[in-house]
Amino acid sequence: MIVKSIFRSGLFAGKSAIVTGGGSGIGKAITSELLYLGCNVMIASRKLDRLENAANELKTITPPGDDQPKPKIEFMECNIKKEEQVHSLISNTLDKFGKLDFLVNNGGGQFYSPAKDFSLKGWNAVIETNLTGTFLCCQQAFNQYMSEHGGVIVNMVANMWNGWPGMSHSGAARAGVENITKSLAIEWAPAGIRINAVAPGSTIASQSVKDYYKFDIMGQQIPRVPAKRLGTVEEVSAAICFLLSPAAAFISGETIKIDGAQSLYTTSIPWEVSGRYQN
Ligand SMILES: CCCCCCCCC/C=C/C(=O)SCCNC(=O)CCNC(=O)[C@H](O)C(C)(C)COP(=O)(O)OP(=O)(O)OC[C@H]1O[C@@H](n2cnc3c(N)ncnc32)[C@H](O)[C@@H]1OP(=O)(O)O
Ligand SMILES: NC(=O)C1=CN([C@@H]2O[C@H](COP(=O)(O)OP(=O)(O)OC[C@H]3O[C@@H](n4cnc5c(N)ncnc54)[C@H](OP(=O)(O)O)[C@@H]3O)[C@@H](O)[C@H]2O)C=CC1
Repeated sequence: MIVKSIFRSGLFAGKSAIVTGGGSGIGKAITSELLYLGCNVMIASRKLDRLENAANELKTITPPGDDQPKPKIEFMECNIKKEEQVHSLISNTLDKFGKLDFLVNNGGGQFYSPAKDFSLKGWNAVIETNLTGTFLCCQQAFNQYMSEHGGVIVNMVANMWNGWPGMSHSGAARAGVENITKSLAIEWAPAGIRINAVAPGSTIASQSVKDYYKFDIMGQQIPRVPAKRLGTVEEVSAAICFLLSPAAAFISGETIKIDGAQSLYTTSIPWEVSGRYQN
């Protein structure tokens, strides 16, 4: 993996980060950029083999320059839905790196379904993954370390600003994450913590999206994006590194959209609503 970053080499030297879902897609791009900037990174998610492969690939990344210390990458299994596993994620990271400066809550996902067809189990799985999981990571990071030392958190949301038909469980969860981002920005400001979110459009052509959404969901969206192109995982990573950096020192409780103005221009689905309810 070749890392390109517009940020100064060594910007995050000696810092420590957790990236949930750091073994794939956007999370892997964030992890690689953080390593390039000198930050030690713990990646965590459900699939250990995916994490191990990513860690083996990314461990060769070194900040340019002879005087830069080589950052470390560690990985561990953690289902963010499970409080005890999140507790272990934070405590193990502190054992490995001695500190936790940054938390990137990137882990998440959903499945497409008309609302009428959700089982309660399916609804709960998506709420627990995206909303509860993100909250648990924030809470454990605060309680175990950041309450005493400060830190920076970035949460992941999505283009759900006008609803998210077909993904209404995820839209509700992400809207919840946007709101706790604001609440915690206020509650935790006295502890020296900043917390923000990023909202990629449904246009980031990560490998998972290509694998999971079998139809050409990405290609169909290009005419609906004013920038007339898809976004990249690196463009999401750059926005997250900006929010983590001192350049964003007075930004908290904010959500940055990364969507080429898609959400201002059109809806979050690439098809028309039919005249009559059929499905
Ligand atoms: C509008 C679009 C335009 C726009 C489309 C453009 C999309 C791009 C924008 C977004 C991109 C991304 O988010 S990229 C990331 C994409 N990748 C993903 O989302 C990964 C796919 N999903 C998952 O990993 C998971 O299923 C996830 C949803 C997170 C929940 O995981 P869990 O392990 O907690 O739960 P599971 O055991 O898998 O499933 C629990 C229950 O959920 C339900 N369930 C799970 N998968 C299901 C499925 N495919 N269809 C129906 N129901 C399902 C079942 O009831 C399951 O119970 P049982 O029946 O008993 O099993
Ligand atoms: N690509 C896009 O266009 C958009 C993506 N997003 C969001 O950005 C994030 C990254 O997406 P992307 O890189 O595209 O897709 P990926 O599927 O590659 O990333 C999702 C990551 O989340 C991890 N994850 C899922 N559930 C859990 C869980 N319960 N506990 C811990 N980790 C979990 C997965 O790892 P594992 O399977 O090993 O657990 C995976 O690494 C997701 O939250 C996604 O919903 C939002 C808007 C648009």
